[in-house]
Amino acid sequence: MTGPDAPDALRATGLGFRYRRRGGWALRDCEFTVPGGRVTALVGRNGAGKTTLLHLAGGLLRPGSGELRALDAVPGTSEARARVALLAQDKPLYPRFTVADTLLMGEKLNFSWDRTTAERTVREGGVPLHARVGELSPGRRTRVALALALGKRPELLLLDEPLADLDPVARGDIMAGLMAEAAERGTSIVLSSHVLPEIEETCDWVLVLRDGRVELSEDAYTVRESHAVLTGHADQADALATEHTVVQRRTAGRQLTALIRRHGPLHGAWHVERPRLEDILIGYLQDVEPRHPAPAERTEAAA
Ligand SMILES: Nc1ncnc2c1ncn2[C@@H]1O[C@H](COP(=O)(O)OP(=O)(O)OP(=O)(O)O)[C@@H](O)[C@H]1O
Repeated sequence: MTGPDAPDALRATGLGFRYRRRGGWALRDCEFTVPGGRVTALVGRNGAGKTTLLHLAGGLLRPGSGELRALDAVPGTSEARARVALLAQDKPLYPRFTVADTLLMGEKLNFSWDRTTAERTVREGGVPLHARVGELSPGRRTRVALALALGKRPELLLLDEPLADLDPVARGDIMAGLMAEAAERGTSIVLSSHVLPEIEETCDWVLVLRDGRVELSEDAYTVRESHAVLTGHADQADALATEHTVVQRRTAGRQLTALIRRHGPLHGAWHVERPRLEDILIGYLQDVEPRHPAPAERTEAAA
């Protein structure tokens, strides 16, 4: 379902999770909403918490604190399981099953199984139906796992770095297929990926995690429009930081280059360029001293 009545794909309030009772927090105080019908890029450095979040959304883990809803349902309940599909990074499949057996299992386990879509997904990758899953290359196993996820006809598809072991042609084909799925059926897709150029072309929402906290959850167009790269004399740095959020900055001699989030008109003598989404995301992922003010505080203050 799309449109104003569509449920949010994901909604988190005060969400936290740690793997061991006394261990560190893999996710902490996460507050965000991903609207329904979006293709969302889930971005963060290694260990930022992407897999943990997807496992919580897919019902494989339960929150340690706060709440997470997937399509308004509690992940892991039968209601959520019927509507949400997770393609996990380790793609658990039965190695002794043939591809055909695997798809048949999908059909038996899912009420609204779409055999045509499932078979097309494997056929387009040249995966033989009679081959044993354990003998397939990792990329072809990914195809089979994706076929299982798509055959379920999910309203929300969670993909944990799904394309990492696919060749470039297969990556392009699969991304195009996912985009078509999202456009035709309004399927919400949340896709964790380190391949930022791909995200630029395909995703219309970005969710950025950093050390288990949410840095950004926003429409990709708004993110692009609200950021700028400035180059100018470094003595303007302090004034700049009082008016805008400085996401990242670099000084070479007396010249300052800064990626900022704008909060109004720009004052000062700056050369202004519009960054690519990829560059903005890298800016948020890189290690910096705390931003003043932090993006979330700034957004709240502006509201
Ligand atoms: N099974 C586990 N037991 C204990 N700690 C874990 C476990 N899985 C993940 N963690 C920790 O939780 C934090 C978040 O890990 P997570 O795998 O969610 O990050 P990620 O963003 O998916 O990383 P990557 O990009 O490397 O896949 C990390 O500090 C990680 O070490």
